[in-house]
Amino acid sequence: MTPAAEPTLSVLDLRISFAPTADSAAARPREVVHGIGFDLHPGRVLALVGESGSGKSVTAMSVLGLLPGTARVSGSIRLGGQELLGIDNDTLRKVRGGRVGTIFQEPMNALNPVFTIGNQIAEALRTHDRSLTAAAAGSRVLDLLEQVEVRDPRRIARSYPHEASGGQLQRAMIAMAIGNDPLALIADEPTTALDVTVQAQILALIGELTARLGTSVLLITHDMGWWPTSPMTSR
Ligand SMILES: Nc1ncnc2c1ncn2[C@@H]1O[C@H](COP(=O)(O)OP(=O)(O)OP(=O)(O)O)[C@@H](O)[C@H]1O
Repeated sequence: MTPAAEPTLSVLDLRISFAPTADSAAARPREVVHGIGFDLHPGRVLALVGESGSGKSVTAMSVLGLLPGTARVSGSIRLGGQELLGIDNDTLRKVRGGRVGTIFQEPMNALNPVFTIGNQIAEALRTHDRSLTAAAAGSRVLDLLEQVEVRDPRRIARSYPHEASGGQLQRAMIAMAIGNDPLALIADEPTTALDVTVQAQILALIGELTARLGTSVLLITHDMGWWPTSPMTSR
């Protein structure tokens, strides 16, 4: 497969270190990511594989601008040609959930228990497009739930998180993640909390959506078991 000319996300010489905390014995910052680089291309999945503690999640958090104040980040993170390192918080908020969608390990933790799933997807859409009417958001929610192949989109949209299965919740999170037509998706261990059979379905869905929507995906996993033989991984 020929890679597209322009990467959607380009990470270059990324270094992340944490300042010592008051109760730590260390006197100097501890570097946990040592100059990594990669490019994400449209319609492709890039798997970031490594053992626990190797810095996968902090790499993802740095792209999202979600590292704590004790973190020092250097290098370059370009999304759609725009440098993200050093940009202001308002711009970063627009990037999160807008130009970059996220899928995390525990869909239950990412959703609010007191709102329906449909409401929460609609809210994510309206956060990034204030001109969207409630009716338009509602029909887009159903369309998104269809795209992620939930069996009864209307019922799931009306359900509260505790009324849905883990697999349905993760599909709803993927619907939310693709809702604003992101350039890139970051999926941090998206199947760890799911049953084995559902894990394969969710990975297949992410692969299928990537190809169909032309988005690019950074898939973070410590599970070397399915990589690199999985047909969905490009690299
Ligand atoms: N807020 C923080 N303050 C200080 N050190 C941190 C912080 N967050 C992460 N680290 C350290 O950074 C290193 C990388 O952590 P990270 O969570 O990115 O690993 P990981 O590869 O995602 O692991 P896992 O597969 O277990 O999730 C670890 O040594 C961790 O202790």
